[in-house]
Amino acid sequence: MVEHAETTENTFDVVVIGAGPVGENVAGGAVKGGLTVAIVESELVGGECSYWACMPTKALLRDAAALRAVRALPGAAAAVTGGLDTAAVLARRDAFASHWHDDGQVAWLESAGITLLRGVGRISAARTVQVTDPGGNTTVLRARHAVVVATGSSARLPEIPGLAGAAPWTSREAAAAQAVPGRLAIIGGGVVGTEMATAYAALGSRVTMIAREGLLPMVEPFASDLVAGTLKARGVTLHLRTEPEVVRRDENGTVHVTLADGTTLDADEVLVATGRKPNTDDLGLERLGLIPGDWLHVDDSLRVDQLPPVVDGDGTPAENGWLYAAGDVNHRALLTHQGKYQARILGDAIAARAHGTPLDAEPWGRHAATADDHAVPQVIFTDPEIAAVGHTAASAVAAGLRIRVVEHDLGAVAGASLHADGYTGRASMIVDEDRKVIVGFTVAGPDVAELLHPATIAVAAEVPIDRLWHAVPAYPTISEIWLRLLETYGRDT
Ligand SMILES: Cc1cc2nc3c(=O)[nH]c(=O)nc-3n(C[C@H](O)[C@H](O)[C@H](O)COP(=O)(O)OP(=O)(O)OC[C@H]3O[C@@H](n4cnc5c(N)ncnc54)[C@H](O)[C@@H]3O)c2cc1C
Ligand SMILES: NC(=O)c1ccc[n+]([C@@H]2O[C@H](COP(=O)([O-])OP(=O)(O)OC[C@H]3O[C@@H](n4cnc5c(N)ncnc54)[C@H](O)[C@@H]3O)[C@@H](O)[C@H]2O)c1
Repeated sequence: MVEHAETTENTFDVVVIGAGPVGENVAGGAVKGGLTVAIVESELVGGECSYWACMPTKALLRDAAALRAVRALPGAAAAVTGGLDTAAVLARRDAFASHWHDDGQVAWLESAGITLLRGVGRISAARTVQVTDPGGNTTVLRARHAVVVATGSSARLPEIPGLAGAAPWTSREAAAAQAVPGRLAIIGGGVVGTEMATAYAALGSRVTMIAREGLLPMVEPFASDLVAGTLKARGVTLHLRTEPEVVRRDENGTVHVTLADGTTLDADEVLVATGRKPNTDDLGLERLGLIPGDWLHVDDSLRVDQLPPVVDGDGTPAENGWLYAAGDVNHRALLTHQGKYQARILGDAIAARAHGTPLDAEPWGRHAATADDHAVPQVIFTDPEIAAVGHTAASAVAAGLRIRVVEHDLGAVAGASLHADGYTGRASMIVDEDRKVIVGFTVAGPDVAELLHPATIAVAAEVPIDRLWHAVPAYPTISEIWLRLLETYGRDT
């Protein structure tokens, strides 16, 4: 029981719940729009991305990638006399996670004029958020214009008998581990599973993956095949199109996994990388007639569009649209850069509504997150890297588009062969044949991450194929893949 608990009340234009990358950007945008903002955070300001996701995982992967790059050049390889220094890799990772302290991000909030409240935020009524701090004191925040939910997502644990009791790793433990397990079993072959298999195999773990739908089912098959080939070559054991039936950790600490196909395997740690769930369990959604634990569905201005006609029994009409959701929690695209894009649009939309300025909410307008539906870029930092934007061939067909798919060998491009001996990679371009624009691009190969943005520009700007012939890639760069893809596509005669 908490003694001397106090309740205070404050009013702001905007209240943001969750100070991950998305909440921070919403708050920053709203302040720039002339609004007062309070932000509520229950853990670390900076969220999953800074401490347990993007930054530390990419730090775990980077040294091995640099070493591979050097080893692909005979002269440079001669200078490499040892393997990875695991302690140095982990120490650099620690630095990129700011040693799990958020002082730097808190200082930024202060400098931007944003009020931080530490504690758990719950919506207690329309436009009202109750914050409970670790001491049990509560603060009631009232929002004149908007409450923004930016509470992100957490690892989803599948209901496999014995799994919860086996002290499994989630992406958090994999990102923050202070030692490399001798044997690591990974359940799930998505982005987290494949990136962490790549990282831990390079750091010396004997890795086994169990992937129900195969590896990276959402990318072009040529890209996932290249990653599967490299993982196998690095000694990773792949159990594809099967799943664990039972998991058990014995008294010696060894984890035993029994698969549906009867195989059994042992490991020192088991990482569960089977997708995410929204952080909406304990947010007070039931008070709004919404379902706790569900993703929050939003319109293109990021406003929650499922509020029933009347909320919280006080008669406040939902039409006044005070509730927004951005980032992972709305399930549009579980990526930091895309959540921050939503944050910029949402911040502008709230400011416009607050100032009575008409919204530019048509597709591709200032207040519409249209790119979420057409031009989401992603880099998967496996070996090889996969960089993709927009549709795959499969998703374009499923969307009813009449497409032509053009593929080309990336290793055959002069810049790629210069970049590394034995450079292996592939690229594809998806052309909407009715509009003659590119609607998707995927490239897989070493160091292709920085190739992605021209493709994102082409897809978002809907650059006509005819005009792309005038965008000349410099020689000899890997970007000449663009020319090869255009040549393969051909010109109308
Ligand atoms: C292992 C891993 C690697 C990833 N790598 C990449 C990558 O390389 N590139 C990329 O673009 N994306 C990557 N992602 C995805 C990326 O981490 C997320 O898309 C991003 O963190 C979403 O940001 P967010 O602000 O919506 O949520 P979060 O980062 O989850 O932040 C939400 C914040 O809200 C707080 N919060 C939750 N509930 C409450 C409450 N009731 N009251 C107060 N505070 C609350 C949380 O403590 C948290 O700080 C990765 C994800 C994982 C798991
Ligand atoms: N580089 C990046 O951009 C990056 C890196 C990591 C994560 N992320 C983001 O984080 C999100 C979560 O990643 P994730 O890998 O956890 O999810 P995911 O949805 O990408 O993959 C989960 C995989 O686990 C499999 N699976 C589910 N249940 C299973 C079971 N019981 N047994 C075996 N396999 C099972 C699914 O078939 C699926 O392929 C992604 O949406 C991604 O956008 C991005």
